[in-house]
Amino acid sequence: MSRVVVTGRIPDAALEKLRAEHEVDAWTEADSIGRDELLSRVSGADAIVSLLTERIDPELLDAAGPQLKVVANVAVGYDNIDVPACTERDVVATNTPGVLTEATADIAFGLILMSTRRLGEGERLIRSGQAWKWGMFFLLGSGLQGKTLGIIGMGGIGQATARRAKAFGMEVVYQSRSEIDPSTAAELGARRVDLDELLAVSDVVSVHCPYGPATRHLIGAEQLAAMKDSAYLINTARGPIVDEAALAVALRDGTIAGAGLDVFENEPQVHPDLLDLENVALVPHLGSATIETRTAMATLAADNALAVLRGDEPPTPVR
Ligand SMILES: O=CC(=O)O
Repeated sequence: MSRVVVTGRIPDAALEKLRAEHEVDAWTEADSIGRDELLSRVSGADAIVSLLTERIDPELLDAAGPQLKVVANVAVGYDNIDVPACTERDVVATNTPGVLTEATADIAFGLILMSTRRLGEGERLIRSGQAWKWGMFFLLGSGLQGKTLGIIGMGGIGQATARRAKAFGMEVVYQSRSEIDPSTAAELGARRVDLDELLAVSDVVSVHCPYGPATRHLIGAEQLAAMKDSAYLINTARGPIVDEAALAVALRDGTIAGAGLDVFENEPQVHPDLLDLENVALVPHLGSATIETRTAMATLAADNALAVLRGDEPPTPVR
């Protein structure tokens, strides 16, 4: 029996899988685990099942000890994990790709609709108790049919968002490190372009790339200025990919028409200037937040941890 530390609340189905084979020490409070508590709990762990809110760095890996074999993140993004530090210590890091693709694309598309059709503004207006009535020019937004969606990062979530865009009658262009499978590109009618072209031609730009040093502030003042003034920016990937202060200025000055954000640069803080703007839809990191998806993510993370503890190749290691 090995010792598995789970750093936050996860669905029972996954906990039960872990408990069937190992001794499990799971943090079960609604509030996230404090750093000091985490550092003391991981001591002696053979496996850590981590949430994206926990920083897995050299300090934590050393606090765990040399017997640690695996860090199984319950997230597709793993910017909270220092992967080279894991590799140096022979610790396998894993993530949960695939199982949250559709749920996250749904939220990306939800934000596209919220921002282009001004749904948040409408909701706030009704709840404010102010008088309103239907009018020819009341809360007019921007339609999607025939418009162009520019996808930055055409992995699984980018492709699933493109599929939704196609159903809404949109054209799709994308920027990605690699060309996607030609049959998928043909099915989506998606054209690969460079970032400059994508920013210039898109009516909606949606960010789906991983976060790391190469993508920090990939979208800043210069890129926002390169977008159409009628365009919208959507981010469901990671907050720091977008320079939030520059975005607030661009939204206030009319450099772009609007934005929809599920992730923030200093989560859970939101840049105060964004809170005062009507033309940005703000939701609290809900990309994968469905019962089905969170259960699938936690179960996949448990399978990853169990596989490594058995001496097998885990289903979804980070490469
Ligand atoms: O943000 C959520 C994830 O990376 O899974």
